[in-house]
Amino acid sequence: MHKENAPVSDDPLHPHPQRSTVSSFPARPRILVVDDEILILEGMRRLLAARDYDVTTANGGCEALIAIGKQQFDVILLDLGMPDLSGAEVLRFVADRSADTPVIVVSGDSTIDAAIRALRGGAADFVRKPYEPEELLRRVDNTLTRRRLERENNHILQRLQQSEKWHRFLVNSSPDFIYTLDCDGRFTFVNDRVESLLGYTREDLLGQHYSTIIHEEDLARAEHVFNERRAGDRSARNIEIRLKCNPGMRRPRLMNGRCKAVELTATGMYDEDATLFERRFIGSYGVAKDVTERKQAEETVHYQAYHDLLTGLPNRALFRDHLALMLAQAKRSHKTLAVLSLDLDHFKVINDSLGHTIGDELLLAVGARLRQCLREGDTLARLGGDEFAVLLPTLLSRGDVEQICRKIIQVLSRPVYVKGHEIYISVSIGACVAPDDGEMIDSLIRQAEIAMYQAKAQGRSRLQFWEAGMQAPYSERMQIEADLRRALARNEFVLFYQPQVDTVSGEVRGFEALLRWWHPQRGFLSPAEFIPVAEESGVIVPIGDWVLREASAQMAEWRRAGLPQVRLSVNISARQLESPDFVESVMRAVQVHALDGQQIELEITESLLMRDFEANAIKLGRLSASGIRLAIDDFGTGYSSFKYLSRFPIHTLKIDQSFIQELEREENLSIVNAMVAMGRGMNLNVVAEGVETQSQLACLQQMQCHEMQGHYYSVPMSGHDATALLGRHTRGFVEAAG
Ligand SMILES: Nc1nc2c(ncn2[C@@H]2O[C@@H]3COP(=O)(O)O[C@H]4[C@@H](O)[C@H](n5cnc6c(=O)[nH]c(N)nc65)O[C@@H]4COP(=O)(O)O[C@H]3[C@H]2O)c(=O)[nH]1
Repeated sequence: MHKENAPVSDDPLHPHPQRSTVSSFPARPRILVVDDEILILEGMRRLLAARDYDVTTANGGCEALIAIGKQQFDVILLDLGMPDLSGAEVLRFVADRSADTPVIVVSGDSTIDAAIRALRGGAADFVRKPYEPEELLRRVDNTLTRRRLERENNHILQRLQQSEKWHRFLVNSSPDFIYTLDCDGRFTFVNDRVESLLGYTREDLLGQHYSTIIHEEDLARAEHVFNERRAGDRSARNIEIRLKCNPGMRRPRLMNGRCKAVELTATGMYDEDATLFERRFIGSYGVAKDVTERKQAEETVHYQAYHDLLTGLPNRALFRDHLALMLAQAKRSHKTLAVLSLDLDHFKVINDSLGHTIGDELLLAVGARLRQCLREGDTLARLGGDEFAVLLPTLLSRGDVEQICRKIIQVLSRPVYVKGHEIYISVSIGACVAPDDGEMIDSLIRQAEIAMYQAKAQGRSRLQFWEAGMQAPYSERMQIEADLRRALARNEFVLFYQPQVDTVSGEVRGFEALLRWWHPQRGFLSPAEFIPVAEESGVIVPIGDWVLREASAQMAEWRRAGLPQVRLSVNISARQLESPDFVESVMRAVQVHALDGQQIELEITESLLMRDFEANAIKLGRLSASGIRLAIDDFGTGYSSFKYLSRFPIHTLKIDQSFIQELEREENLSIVNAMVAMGRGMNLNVVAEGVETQSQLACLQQMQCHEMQGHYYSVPMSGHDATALLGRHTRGFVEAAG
């Protein structure tokens, strides 16, 4: 019998092409008839040919071997007793050579032994001679049918094996972990992926309960999925679960962590043989997709979306979330909470001058110090740049806020040491309280910020509670700040020049450079509309540099044009003066155009000079040593004592226009008189600012103040007009001089 199955290809993806096609019988079955007796041979040939079989005859054993060697037959009818080569030998040859060709022995030996021998020798059937033609034909038909069925069975089996091998290959090379469980939840199959995923071998897991590999915190959820009894669309899909890696794995590095996040899809398995009504549950199978990397990426994205990457503190989004949560809680428990907005004073100057690395370190140190001042449940966030926010979720009174802010201000007033620099920093804090000041998240944050700007405007390093009415300037301020940052690059600034005139000769002694901004939408803006914002945001430092360079370039142009050498006064802002390379930037502007230092006068307000007395004295001393002049602007408004002022290398006093414009008031008259006298006594040049009328002029002249600036002579004019004024042969305002 032909039981042996055809071998299956080892490579399931490249099966042998012949094996995958169904071999079928030819249209006419081919039959070989072997007998040494010609008459019998011919008789059988006729009989079979009449049935439309394709018959070949072999007269004896040797001829039979030749015929078998030439072609494949579907049935061989074989006589046993042949003189040249016995039927038994032919049978053996057939068995060796073409194993699946059935042989029907047709023999005159009618003993049972002969039949048994033939069948043992591999014959498919045995027919005695003389045969009944119908009987012989029936046997041939039966043999052919049996052979066809066997071949078909073999083919099906072969395909099944193939298919199973393919599926095994697919399951084992799947990037997903695939398993089956029995009814008790024990693994009956796990694919190869389990090894690279969790560090377990198949043997480790087979027979183990699924809970062996489930993260403790996910056991409840896992129980639901791993005990899935539903099948089809209703079964559990994409359930996220953490699987534990083998703690004793051989190559832990491959695992990248102790747990793997997977998405699990599971289905109940039922006994296929049972009837539809009484299906027997036999376990479940599932597919677990490794989503660890995706989870990690999601966590990173989530972290980045909610945290400030420099300090690791919550960012605005997370701060808003916390605030929303705490507001709801506070509402429920009728409690009060506070939102603080904190901004470091002069941080931008430090960042610009010492560099971003030191700026970053400073922010880290500030974050750590702020944290020390807060309690566990408080939220500290960095909203951007040097802006922090604090949420104090439970408060008894505004006094609590004051106390915490006092602590913050005090802690931040201690110097911070970064890479060999001793940095002094202070903080301005704005606060608002919910529900008193409102209960809307964004409004509360904005109100605290508005109050913080107010705190800055009031002199920094202080706390300011939000008050109704603080709103308006804020949004405009934000817009101006954004536009200002672009204005320099877009060349939107221009300098105007207001002459300072010697009233005796009428000659122009100098000009004050006054900044103007051609705003693309708002048009011409005066300094009052943007200098405070520029100052606050630090943009004034590069802008101030530009003013110095532009003013110096104008001076150089006048010199080249052969115009009289006059003085040019430039306003200096607080941030500029505080900037560590202030002295160098002034020198650079002067030196680039080879100007005489005497031609440049820096206007610094009285109050600014007094703010950081010692440091300013050093800087201005250095500038004065190279000839640069110093003017005290808005003199009279700062109430500073002459004793201190005398420590600075001052050349000019500019009497503030507020005194001049109300000169008719008795008290102003005496103050201005005293200031002019003091200035002259100290041998200083005294300039009255904001002179508008003939009477003011006359009054000032009487006081021996002979240099004036104001609308009486001229409003600030363009560089072109200033050049024209200088070029007049009268050199200014001789006709107007009184
Ligand atoms: N009512 C009246 N006003 C007169 C008269 N004469 C002059 N003024 C105005 O008085 C201001 C004098 O400048 P300031 O006291 O230095 O005050 C300046 C100065 O503190 C600041 N500023 C202007 N340019 C710059 C700059 O380049 N850098 C810095 N940091 N500040 C600047 O802006 C302030 C305002 O500048 P401006 O609007 O140009 O206003 C100028 C000028 O136009 C007058 O007779 N009557």
